[in-house]
Amino acid sequence: MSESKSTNIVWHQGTVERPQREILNRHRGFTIWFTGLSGSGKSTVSVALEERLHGMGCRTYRLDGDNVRSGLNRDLAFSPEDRIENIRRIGEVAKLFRDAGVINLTAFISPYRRDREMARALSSDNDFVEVYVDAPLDVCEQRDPKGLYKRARAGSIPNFTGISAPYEPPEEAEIHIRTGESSVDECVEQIVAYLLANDYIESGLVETAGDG
Ligand SMILES: Nc1ncnc2c1ncn2[C@@H]1O[C@H](COP(=O)(O)OS(=O)(=O)O)[C@@H](OP(=O)(O)O)[C@H]1O
Ligand SMILES: Nc1ncnc2c1ncn2[C@@H]1O[C@H](COP(=O)(O)OP(=O)(O)O)[C@@H](O)[C@H]1O
Repeated sequence: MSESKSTNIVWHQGTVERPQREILNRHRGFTIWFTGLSGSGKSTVSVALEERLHGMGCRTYRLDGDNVRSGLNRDLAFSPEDRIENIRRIGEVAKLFRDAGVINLTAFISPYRRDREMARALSSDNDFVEVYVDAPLDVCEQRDPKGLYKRARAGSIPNFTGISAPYEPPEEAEIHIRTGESSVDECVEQIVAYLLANDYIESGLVETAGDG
């Protein structure tokens, strides 16, 4: 599935490349990869984090499972093979956004460790930050923001993650947020603190924007 069918292709180099874009953007391009059960809070936290980063003067773009599956990945369902292909494509799209010098936030269940590692392997050492959005299944099920758990329990949604399909939690995610214990704001601040402490972003972009 992930094997290339294209042959005789030659990479065409541009004159404006990632370093030039990053200078213009005044920050690096990198990926913040959220993973977690349905209802764990991937979309909620990624939206709030994007707003926070945007307010700090960062160029951002959010890729969300439900949204991408209504367009680019509309041909994919939830079999293991389709989930693998889903994450493979998102890994490649995230790579394009890094090349564009943009901070991209991906919010996919991405249940398989191997697929997340594959997405990470497309990045250089430090431009992939995995965030484990951790909430116990019973908390997610109680939240059930879209009523999907109820339908999955009733048997009308097959292969539902956590119920009838597996989720493999990260073993070494850069960031571990517990949305059953911390508020959305606290989760966002935990991530921002990590990004600042590890030089992914710097404070003061907004204050200095337009200088020089
Ligand atoms: N069978 C099954 N299992 C899990 N989720 C399901 C399923 N069917 C539909 N949905 C809805 O699809 C969203 C998950 O899509 P993803 O692309 O993130 O899934 S995956 O990474 O390929 O596993 C998921 O969104 P989130 O609740 O935001 O995680 C659901 O809204
Ligand atoms: N600390 C928290 N972080 C994220 N979501 C939370 C938190 N506390 C409660 N919630 C609620 O949990 C639900 C998470 O849903 P959603 O963000 O769609 O999850 P996912 O994208 O992982 O499926 C929302 O209704 C949100 O308001």
